[in-house]
Amino acid sequence: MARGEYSQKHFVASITLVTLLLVIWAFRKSRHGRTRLPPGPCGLPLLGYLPFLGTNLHRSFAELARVHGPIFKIWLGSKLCVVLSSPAVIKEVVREQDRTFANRDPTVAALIMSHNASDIVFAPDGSTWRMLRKVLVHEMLSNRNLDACYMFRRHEVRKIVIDVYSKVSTPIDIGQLAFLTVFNATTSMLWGGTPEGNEWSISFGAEFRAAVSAFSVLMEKPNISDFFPSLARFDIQGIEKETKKISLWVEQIFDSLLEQRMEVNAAKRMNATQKDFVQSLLELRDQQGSGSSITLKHMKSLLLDIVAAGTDTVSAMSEWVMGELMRHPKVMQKLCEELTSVVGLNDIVEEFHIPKLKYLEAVVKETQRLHPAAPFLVPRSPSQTSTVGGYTIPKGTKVLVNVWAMQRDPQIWDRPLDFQPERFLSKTEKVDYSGNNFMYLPFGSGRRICAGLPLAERMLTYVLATFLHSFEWKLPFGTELDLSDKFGLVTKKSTPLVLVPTPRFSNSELYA
Ligand code: HEM
Repeated sequence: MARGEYSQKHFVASITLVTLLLVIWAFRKSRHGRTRLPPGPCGLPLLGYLPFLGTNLHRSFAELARVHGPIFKIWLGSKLCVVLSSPAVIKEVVREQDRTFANRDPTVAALIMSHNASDIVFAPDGSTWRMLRKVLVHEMLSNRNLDACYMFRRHEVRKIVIDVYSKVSTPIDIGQLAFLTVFNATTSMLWGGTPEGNEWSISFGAEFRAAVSAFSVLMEKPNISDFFPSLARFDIQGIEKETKKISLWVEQIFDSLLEQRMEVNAAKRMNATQKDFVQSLLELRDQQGSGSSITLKHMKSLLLDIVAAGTDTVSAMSEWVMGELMRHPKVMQKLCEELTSVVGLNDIVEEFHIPKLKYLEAVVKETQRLHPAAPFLVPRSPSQTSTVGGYTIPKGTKVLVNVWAMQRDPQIWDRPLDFQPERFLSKTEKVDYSGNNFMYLPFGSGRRICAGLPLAERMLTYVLATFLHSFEWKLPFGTELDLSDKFGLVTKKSTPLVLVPTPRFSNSELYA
């Protein structure tokens, strides 16, 4: 193509783009001109507040709330977002108008990975979401089922203890260790009952882990298509294309898993005492017969939800707890004393010990207050225009609940930046994860509250109790503790926590 012709085309394309953006802006202004939207910071025409955002959104939005109040609006491109950060306005959304605000606002990448929102996390409030949530909460994560698959979790956690024992006195990256433990325990519960042996499971697990990591990276990338939905068809950064590739990869992995398991079932080679989640799902589908509402596509979405929503969150929280314990040696000492008294130094931690570990429970709660894994929960979106705190929230707005800011608010919490697990041991005021106390919502609230809560609680405390009871952990000589964070779908430490373990048990058989 001649150079002049190229420049002309380039010029026409640029003019078209700018005109399109101006039309969107004018339309947006006229549409919202007469409604009483919440106050908020001024941005630039078209781009809104995007150029001023920075990277640590939970902190920037806490600052903006100090200026504009507990409910403020912010334009990110052509997307209207409303940020909530006080118990009163949050209660209006997640309790009083829970039904209206029960939809999500998935990004382009989330829509692709969730097969157009046919999973639990992103499906709109409706029959598919209800059916999937019921299967997960009442079938797969029922107390009975979680007890039944404890052996899968235990097996993986013990393997990690043995591995750490082989590395005593050397520095270990706690985030990686926790991720591997939680990932292996989770996938083992999902399909660990495979009779095809460990090797198949290991190579399958490694491939799946790579796919899930690639998926997390894409989910966290800011995407122009999300800020300017009218430009989504151009997929300017190629995120849509890339996500489709990963989605296909995950799909193929799951297809091979399910096909293999169906073959095993047809040949009746499955060991009934080792029923994993895949087996439970296939049996459920068979029981429902030809009119079954749960399809293979639903099963794949469910499996991906469990891994994607459950591994990064639990492992990031484990790392935060270990970090806070390093900063607070007295808390660490008290916790070790509790473990010694409840479990004993001649025994290993089992899940049945967990309900007795009250101080550990308080330490975990206090850590989730200061470092909630999902600082904005999972954004919600109203299915119709509504009013919150006296302001109009138009249908389709992205609603972010800044629990990070609320859980550190000095007007709500006494000495909020101090790490005081004791505040969760009060006999008079019990603060739990149920989402009924609107000043403390690390797992969300209302109908969209975390569907994996029972598993999250069990795994987090079991993994931490095991790490802390089996080893004494110290910072490597000469290093400093850094507890700064990095915003993301799951907010993690900005630098890895590296610690050196030494055995706590004198009986080496407890590490076998
Ligand atoms: C420490 C660990 C975890 C934390 C802090 C956490 C936190 C959350 C939060 C804040 C939400 C959004 C709630 C809302 O919008 O109100 C959520 C949703 C969800 N979580 Fe978790 N989660 C954890 C572990 C898990 C695990 C282990 C699973 C899997 C079994 C899981 C599955 C889900 C699902 C499926 C949803 C979507 C629920 C819905 O939209 O109906 N989570 N989680």
